[in-house]
Amino acid sequence: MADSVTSDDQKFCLKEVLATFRLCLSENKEVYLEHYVAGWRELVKFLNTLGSVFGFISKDAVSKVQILVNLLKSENASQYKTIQSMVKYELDNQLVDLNKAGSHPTSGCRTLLRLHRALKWLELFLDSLRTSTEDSKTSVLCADAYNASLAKFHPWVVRKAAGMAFILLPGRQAFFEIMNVGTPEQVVAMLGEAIPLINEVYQITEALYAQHNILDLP
Ligand SMILES: CCCCCCCC/C=C\CCCCCCCC(=O)N[C@@H](COP(=O)(O)O)[C@H](O)/C=C/CCCCCCCCCCCCC
Repeated sequence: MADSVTSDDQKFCLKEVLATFRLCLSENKEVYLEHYVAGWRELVKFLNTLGSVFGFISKDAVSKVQILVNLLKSENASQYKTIQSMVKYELDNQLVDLNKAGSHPTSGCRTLLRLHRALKWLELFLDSLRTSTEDSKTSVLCADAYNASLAKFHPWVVRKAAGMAFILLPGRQAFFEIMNVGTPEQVVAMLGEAIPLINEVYQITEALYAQHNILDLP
């Protein structure tokens, strides 16, 4: 794994996203943090192709990914092998602010929760792209997915800024080209493979956080 989130500048490829989410799940359905983070690093590459209007989103995603990368490289790295081991380790050792922001603003649990919420947006957005038609507007698909997921966790000012950025998204055809997979049919087929994997990772994480009552970490 590269040291910095922004250090590798290869072209985005949807196939890589598929590969990383495929690697995320262990045989007993634990989620490997290293591959989860790798999936987000790949997605950030896509975001970075969209220009400076999306810079505030990319910056936030990069900083959260970097927090997790640092934990994966820390002296306690072995505790961060899976999301399950991370949750157990941080909760057992009181390393998470549970009710109000305090001395652990960069805990793995809190940081991953923000990306986890964004993963639902991604799943909804990719699914709407998969079933979209040539005249579908990516800005509308993206806004609908955002409003049905992440928006409820964001204050008005963030929702407003996100809504304005969505208007500047490239069209569907440009989107499919950036995915770097091939024909639209091939993109749709690959999305059809990626979405169930993303959904499975999301559901496992959601159930884990619900079980520990940490779905609302400040
Ligand atoms: C397969 C190719 C097609 C899709 C590729 C999409 C690539 C997207 C890559 C990254 C998505 C952005 C992830 C954003 C994480 C946001 C986490 C978050 O909710 N952070 C907020 C709360 O954090 P704390 O303050 O509690 O630490 C933070 O306030 C947010 C700030 C930035 C605004 C986030 C807006 C998110 C909009 C959804 C993503 C839109 C991307 C559009 C590109 C297609």
